[in-house]
Amino acid sequence: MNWKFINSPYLRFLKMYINEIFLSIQGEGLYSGEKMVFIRTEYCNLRCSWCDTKYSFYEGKEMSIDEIVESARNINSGHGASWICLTGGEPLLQKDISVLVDRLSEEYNILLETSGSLDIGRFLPNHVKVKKDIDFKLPSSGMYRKFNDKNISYMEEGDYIKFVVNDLNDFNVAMEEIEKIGKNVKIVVQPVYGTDIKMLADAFIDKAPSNARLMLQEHKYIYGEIRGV
Ligand SMILES: C[S@@+](CC[C@H](N)C(=O)[O-])C[C@H]1O[C@@H](n2cnc3c(N)ncnc32)[C@H](O)[C@@H]1O
Ligand SMILES: Nc1nc2[nH]cc(C(=O)O)c2c(=O)[nH]1
Ligand code: SF4
Ligand SMILES: [Mg+2]
Repeated sequence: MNWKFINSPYLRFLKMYINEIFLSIQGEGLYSGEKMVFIRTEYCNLRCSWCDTKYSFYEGKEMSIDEIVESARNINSGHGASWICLTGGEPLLQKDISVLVDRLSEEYNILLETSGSLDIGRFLPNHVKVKKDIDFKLPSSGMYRKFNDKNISYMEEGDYIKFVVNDLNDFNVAMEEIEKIGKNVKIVVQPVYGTDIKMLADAFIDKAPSNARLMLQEHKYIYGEIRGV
């Protein structure tokens, strides 16, 4: 996207479906603790059994790219967050996501949360502008084997793969998949909220490789299981 276009009046006419926009502390993954504006898109192509944002499947409103940028700016006014987290639902399903990324990357660092099921290079050709949190869905999600292997080839410094684990079977499958992926990729193992974290911590100490870290969903320990935080 060239500079003239991303600053053009046409951004008023490009629409996306947005579920919610809010300011919070990143609670997941390698950028945990960073103050971020979250932009959550509507729709998802998967249906993970334990998904904590099922409300994003159907609830949303149409907003132009100008309105999204303006809304993020207003929410962040006086707070100085330097990051935007694009999440959902599945952000890659929005047809103009690359235009939004071009526009936001003029002002912010961007973290993309994606399910790993869609070809990132195809849906977001300008993905080099974002840090990527790419999920690898495990058996308990009901979405196992949806991972698109091409996504590994798009990974760069600062990107990571996240395995959300609900039980020991998920954990063991994760260990096998991590071994296949190799040592050069950063890995986050994240327990499903409410599951037995001590058991998973013991298993992690026992078996996890050095490129993996176990991380909890911080925002739920701060605020509980409510939306928009
Ligand atoms: C709601 S999803 C949205 C982005 C994208 N659809 C994905 O799955 O990565 C954001 C992150 O929350 C994780 N997640 C969803 N429900 C969870 C739960 N109950 N416990 C732990 N992590 C969860 C997902 O696995 C994903 O890493
Ligand atoms: N604080 C906070 N951190 C998050 N990291 C990933 C989130 C998500 O729902 O994608 C999320 C969220 O909803 N809130
Ligand atoms: S892919 Fe993400 S948003 Fe979609 S159902 Fe799974 S966790 Fe929820
Ligand atoms: Mg993700």
